[in-house]
Parts: sequence; structure tokens; C-alpha cells
Amino acid sequence: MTRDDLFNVNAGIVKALVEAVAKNSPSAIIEIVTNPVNSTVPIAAETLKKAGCYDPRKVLGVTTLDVVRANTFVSEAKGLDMKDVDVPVIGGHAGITILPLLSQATPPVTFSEAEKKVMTEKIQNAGTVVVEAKAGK
Ligand SMILES: NC(=O)C1=CN([C@@H]2O[C@H](COP(=O)(O)OP(=O)(O)OC[C@H]3O[C@@H](n4cnc5c(N)ncnc54)[C@H](O)[C@@H]3O)[C@@H](O)[C@H]2O)C=CC1
Ligand SMILES: O=C([O-])CC(=O)C(=O)O
Repeated sequence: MTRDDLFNVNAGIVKALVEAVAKNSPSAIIEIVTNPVNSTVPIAAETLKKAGCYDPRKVLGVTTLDVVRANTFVSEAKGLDMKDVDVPVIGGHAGITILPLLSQATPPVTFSEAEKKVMTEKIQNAGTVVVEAKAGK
């Protein structure tokens, strides 16, 4: 089970809900949490384009959990208090599209190349464990 397996059911739900937003509140800011976020955000964008009210600044995918995981794992590895750690994470919300910017962390942290690879993959895969456990629920 990956986030992509949720596409068939969720694509139609997101399309229908965004059509309703376009009709009733065309200037709303829309945050898409529904997985697979990497696909549901483009679905929302295309739906809004079709309705003539697309503003790319107002359609967002929710990926905060990836930031929380990056902050948690880096603070654990470096013996820091998580509330002092900020690791920027860019990209999408699935596997290798999740890009933790370890070199941009605050406070600055250093990892060997091997540690960087392990840390990056740990952050990228942590959500997959949740998706697998929910098994489509
Ligand atoms: N982006 C992220 O970080 C996260 C994304 N998710 C995603 O968010 C989605 C929801 O996850 P949960 O809240 O855990 O699931 P949930 O099962 O607790 O809630 C889903 C809700 O959607 C409602 N629903 C079902 N069909 C619907 C329809 N056709 N129209 C309107 N509402 C409908 C259900 O009644 C239920 O209340 C999933 O796609 C999940 O993968 C969940 C957690 C984190
Ligand atoms: O779909 C879910 O419930 C979970 C999810 O995306 C994550 O934990 O990153």
C-alpha cells in the first residue's frame, strides 16, 4: 500500500469538493491533505482552471508531517531539543519526492555522506509506514 493506491477513490472526491469550492468560494485558499497529495493537488489545480478561478498561490499540499518527522529524527540523532530544531523539507509528500534539506537545518548539523543517506531515507519513508498500517482506510 502506497499513497498512490489511494488515487482511484480520492481523485473523484477531491474533484467534486474543489468544484463546490470553485462555485461557492472561488477565491478561497485550499489546502489539500487528501492522499496521494502529489496527485490531488494537480487535480485541484486542473479543476479550478476549468472553472476559471485558478490562482497557484492559493492551492497548497499539506506536508507538515514530513517537517515534523525531519525535526524529530535530526534532533534525536544530534541530542537536541526538538523545539529548537528546524529542518526545511521541500517537494512532494511521497517517498523520494520528499526532500529534506539537511544542509539548511537550524541549528546547523553535520552528517557523513552515509548518515545523510540513511537520515534522508528515514524521513522519506516514515509516512509510508502510516499509510501501510491504515491499508486504504
Ligand atoms: N497529507 C498528510 O500529511 C496526511 C494525509 N492524510 C490523508 O487524508 C485523508 C483522510 O485521512 P483520515 O482523516 O485519517 O481518514 P478518516 O477515515 O479518519 O477520515 C476520512 C473522512 O472522509 C469522509 N469521506 C469519505 N468519503 C467522502 C466523500 N465522498 N466526500 C466527503 N467526505 C468523505 C469520511 O466520512 C471521513 O470522515 C486520507 O487520504 C489520508 O491518506 C492523512 C494524514 C496525513
Ligand atoms: O495517509 C496518511 O494517513 C498518512 C500520511 O500521509 C503521512 O503520515 O504522511
